[in-house]
Amino acid sequence: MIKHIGSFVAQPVFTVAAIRQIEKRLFAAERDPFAVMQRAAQMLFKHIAINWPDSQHFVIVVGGGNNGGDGLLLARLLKQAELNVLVLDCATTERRGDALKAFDLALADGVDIEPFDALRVCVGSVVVDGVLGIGARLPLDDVLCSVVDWINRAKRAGASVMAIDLPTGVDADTGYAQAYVAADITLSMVQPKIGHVLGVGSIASGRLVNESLGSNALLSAMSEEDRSSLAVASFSEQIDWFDVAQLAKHKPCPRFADSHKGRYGHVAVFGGDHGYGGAAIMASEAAAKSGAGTVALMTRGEHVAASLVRNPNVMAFDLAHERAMSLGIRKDTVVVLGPGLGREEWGEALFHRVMALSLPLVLDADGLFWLAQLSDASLPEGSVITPHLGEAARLLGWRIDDINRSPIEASAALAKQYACVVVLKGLASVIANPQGQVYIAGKSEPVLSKGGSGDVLSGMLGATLAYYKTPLEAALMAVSWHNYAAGEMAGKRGVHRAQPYDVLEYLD
Ligand SMILES: NC(=O)C1=CN([C@@H]2O[C@H](COP(=O)(O)OP(=O)(O)OC[C@H]3O[C@@H](n4cnc5c(N)ncnc54)[C@H](OP(=O)(O)O)[C@@H]3O)[C@@H](O)[C@H]2O)[C@@H](O)CC1
Ligand SMILES: Nc1ncnc2c1ncn2[C@@H]1O[C@H](COP(=O)(O)OP(=O)(O)O)[C@@H](O)[C@H]1O
Ligand SMILES: [K+]
Repeated sequence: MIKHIGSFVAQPVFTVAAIRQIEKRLFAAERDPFAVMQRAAQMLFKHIAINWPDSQHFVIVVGGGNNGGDGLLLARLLKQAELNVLVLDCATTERRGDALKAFDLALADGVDIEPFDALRVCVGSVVVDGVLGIGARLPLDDVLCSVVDWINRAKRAGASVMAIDLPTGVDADTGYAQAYVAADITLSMVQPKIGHVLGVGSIASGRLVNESLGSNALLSAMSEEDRSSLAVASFSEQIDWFDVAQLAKHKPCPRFADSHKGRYGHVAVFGGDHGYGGAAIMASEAAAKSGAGTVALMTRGEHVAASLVRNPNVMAFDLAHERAMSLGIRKDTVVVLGPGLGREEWGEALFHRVMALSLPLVLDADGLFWLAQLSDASLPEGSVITPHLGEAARLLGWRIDDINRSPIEASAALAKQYACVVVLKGLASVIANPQGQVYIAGKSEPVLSKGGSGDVLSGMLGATLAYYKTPLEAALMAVSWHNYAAGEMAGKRGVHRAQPYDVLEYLD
């Protein structure tokens, strides 16, 4: 499916259910399953030595499960290296199995283990979160909330925080979190989880490092059929994370030396009711600067001059003009419908008029408002919709919080409902198609939290859709480039001064 851009920038992320299955196989392959936890501790020790070679004082906060077990074995290694280590124990249930074995070993080695006390002053320059990993039941109760708060306070007071496997409080399957540890580094065990790269989890994890503990070899030795039996999710065989940092090597719409403008397609942006001309102008500018061959802005007459002054390369048509449609539309047109469309009669009429053209659509903003009013809508083949959480909630009839808690299910449901590719926008965005393929792309870029960022994305997506023709690929490219360019822009111009359309200066 990913034909043009190569799949090497995508890597699978897993659900807890899938990790548990890998775990079983990993244990079966070992003579002593406890060796896996010991390896985990060695990896933690290694990454501590790499990141904090001069630190002498460590506090390891542990829970009663295997996440705490990893922490206790790490404490033992730190003690053996003659470093100062204190374990704060917040387990509320009796330890069993490997976690108990780890506790006994740490105790036998003279590791200082004391009950967690929220009033205690942190004595470590590095705090390790070994409270909960993939076995967490959420939401956290008050006691665990105070543990999380204690770790975050230690960080604010200057300590560095390393999370074992997953920051405590983050839902491993969705990245959803209420109270959570904000880690500087997370050392993921076995394979990366969805919660590391999606939602609040993508921020809470800090810098993500994975240690496979032998599972890479195990996964690559598995047959295709066997791998798909891992049941990553009921609706999808594999969920991939798209590393936008790799994208610098791939332009959004690469150009060929022997090409002409017709190769890169035509984008027509419809929108810009009274007061909202900027949204449509930004979208058309974004389509042009992302590499579309030709771009037409189809809008109210009052916005035409503004667009021509700003972007003379974009044709601008007054929709009140009777020949506007025939002049602005070609047979290979990709339509961007929604930026500044408005919720008045003008927008409604335009929505229906454009839908009737049956051209591949990028449907965004108020285009999605009008779509939600239809009881039975089918979109032209090759279309993409780009809802944010609120728009997705309206389209599905879910609450916003439900979308937030289940972003992958929500995007998959929308992809089925409208038989199109969906971009559920967020800190990281979820891209899904009706065949059950799911990608996560992007990372937190607060510079994008400004009105107009979505309009720019929809224009970029118009250009990539005209170029690639395959909507999934087009969506991946546009979302990733939007996010990547935002990172570059924030670094060079600062998060306050930079405006949504400035992103377009960082596409090359
Ligand atoms: N996968 C692998 O191959 C490898 C995994 N490894 C490591 O194991 C970790 C998974 O370990 P895990 O399964 O023991 O789960 P974990 O996250 O420690 O939590 C379970 C414990 O916490 C408790 N508990 C849960 N929620 C709670 C709450 N809200 N409030 C209070 N208590 C709560 C729960 O209590 P219970 O349910 O028994 O009442 C139980 O005691 C994984 O993240 C990684 O670090 C590595 O060793 C290497 C190989
Ligand atoms: N903090 C953030 N981190 C990463 N991306 C963000 C952030 N805030 C917003 N975005 C992105 O910016 C865009 C905002 O879209 P939208 O909410 O439709 O904005 P608007 O309607 O104002 O144009 C989306 O692509 C979203 O993923
Ligand atoms: K943890």
